[in-house]
Amino acid sequence: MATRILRPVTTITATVTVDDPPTPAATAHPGGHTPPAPKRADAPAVQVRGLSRAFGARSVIDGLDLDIDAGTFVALLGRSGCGKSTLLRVLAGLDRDADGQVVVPRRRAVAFQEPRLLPWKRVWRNVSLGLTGPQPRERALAALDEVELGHRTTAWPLTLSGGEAQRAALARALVRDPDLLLLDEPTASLDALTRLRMQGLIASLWERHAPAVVLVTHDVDEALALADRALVMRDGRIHADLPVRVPRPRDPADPQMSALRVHLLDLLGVRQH
Ligand SMILES: Nc1ncnc2c1ncn2[C@@H]1O[C@H](COP(=O)(O)OP(=O)(O)OP(=O)(O)O)[C@@H](O)[C@H]1O
Repeated sequence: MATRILRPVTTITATVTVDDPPTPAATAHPGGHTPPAPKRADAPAVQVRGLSRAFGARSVIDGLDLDIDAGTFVALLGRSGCGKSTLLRVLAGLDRDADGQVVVPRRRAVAFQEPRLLPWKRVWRNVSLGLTGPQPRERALAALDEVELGHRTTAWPLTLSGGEAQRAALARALVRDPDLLLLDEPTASLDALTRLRMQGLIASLWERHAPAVVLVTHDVDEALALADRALVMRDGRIHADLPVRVPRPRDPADPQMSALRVHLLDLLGVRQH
């Protein structure tokens, strides 16, 4: 394949070449639904080749390959410490000490388990922080509306509930109109009901805005409710890639979902009795 640099693409490591990413429309979608149309037809897929990352002598990512089509929702699972957040940080461009080839869309946004809001800035200012382009305030307010925080735009972050703060963090990611949305356990610290609400919100935002999503989660049910593919990381690589071919909205009681759950738990090394 001819090597060329694609404009909307960021290549994270300095020494690598950029190949043509797969055309989104050319790849059959694994889910039983029609995926949302990517916002930009030229939005590239994520391509990772031979990615390695070590901390001192300890190798955490070791020759990892990964492709994600535009608009695809991927859940990333694996045992604690297997390198999920490290991979997410590399994809986000927050860790530049990895080796290998990484191609990601230039427009990408991250939300972490802790919302990381600046306490001295009002909610809408947290969302608009660093925004370029016209009408940052209006765009921040619209994003806050979308995450159902229209009534808390001028609040101070410390007065928000955990779920509200998480939604503010999601608005901050969303307002950047990302082609790639990276979510690191965004529901892990929420109570069960708030978590379900947040999952519903993530699903509807994905359907409306159509970014590719990488969601790091320990929650098998969350992965199966939301994702087109459930990836299991082990030994520094993608050990398993499980397509979730169940139409949305998904019923956890659907026998297909139960079978996938057993399979995924098995891949994670959790035996059920
Ligand atoms: N900056 C760092 N310096 C040294 N070691 C690190 C650093 N960041 C991560 N590690 C180590 O790399 C390994 C992978 O960490 P990472 O946070 O990616 O795991 P994870 O799969 O996301 O774990 P968890 O599910 O518990 O959040 C861990 O052993 C961690 O201690």
